[in-house]
Amino acid sequence: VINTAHPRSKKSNALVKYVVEHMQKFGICVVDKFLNPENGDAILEEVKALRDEKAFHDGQLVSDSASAKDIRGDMITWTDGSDPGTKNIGFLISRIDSIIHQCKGHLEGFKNISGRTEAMVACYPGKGAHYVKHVDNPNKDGRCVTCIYYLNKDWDSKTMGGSLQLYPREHDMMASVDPIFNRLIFFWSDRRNPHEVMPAFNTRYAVTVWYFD
Ligand SMILES: O=C(O)CNC(=O)c1n[nH]c2ccccc2c1=O
Ligand SMILES: [Fe+2]
Repeated sequence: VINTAHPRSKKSNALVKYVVEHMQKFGICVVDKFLNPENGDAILEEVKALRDEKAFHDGQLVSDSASAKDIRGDMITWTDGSDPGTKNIGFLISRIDSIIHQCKGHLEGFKNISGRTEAMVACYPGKGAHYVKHVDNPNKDGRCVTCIYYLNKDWDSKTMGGSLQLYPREHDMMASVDPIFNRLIFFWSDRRNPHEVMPAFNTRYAVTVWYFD
């Protein structure tokens, strides 16, 4: 994980404390207004441009048992944020790296973090696109933390669906997280956190990074 040089602001120390506490208590942590809105806007523009450039692979085919038609699920593309058209995504990655790096000293689950994937940019194209209940890392593939940054302005899950439903194994609760603009969520990637993406009826963008331990 790259150490950033930017000064440790008071705000960022409070944020690190918040993340550590929530990950310790719930294994899930939601951070709102993660970046300045302008940064979020710039990232959203880059993601839309990637879609226009047809950088996304066709979503996985999810046959809908109820009807004959198949539903295309998530469409994805990967980036390390270094290409010219993805530098704001690169900025997002560096800011998440910085939080993870600062958490390393404080959190059992984070202390062995040794690296991460590139960023996976996902688009659920609406029309009921969803992701069935799953565990990101069921068989110890090295991924320990899932970080998802959402880009969806004015998202209303009552009419658009698309919420992330988490079913934490060790807590008797279900968390329903709306994929709203500038929201970041962390959760342990292993069997502690089965989760699903409910059918989305509007275009739904997210950027995910997984950290390895
Ligand atoms: O977008 C969300 O709120 C949650 N999203 C997920 O859990 C999720 N999990 N694993 C994947 C693997 C490949 C492609 C997309 C995904 C994916 O959206
Ligand atoms: Fe997942």
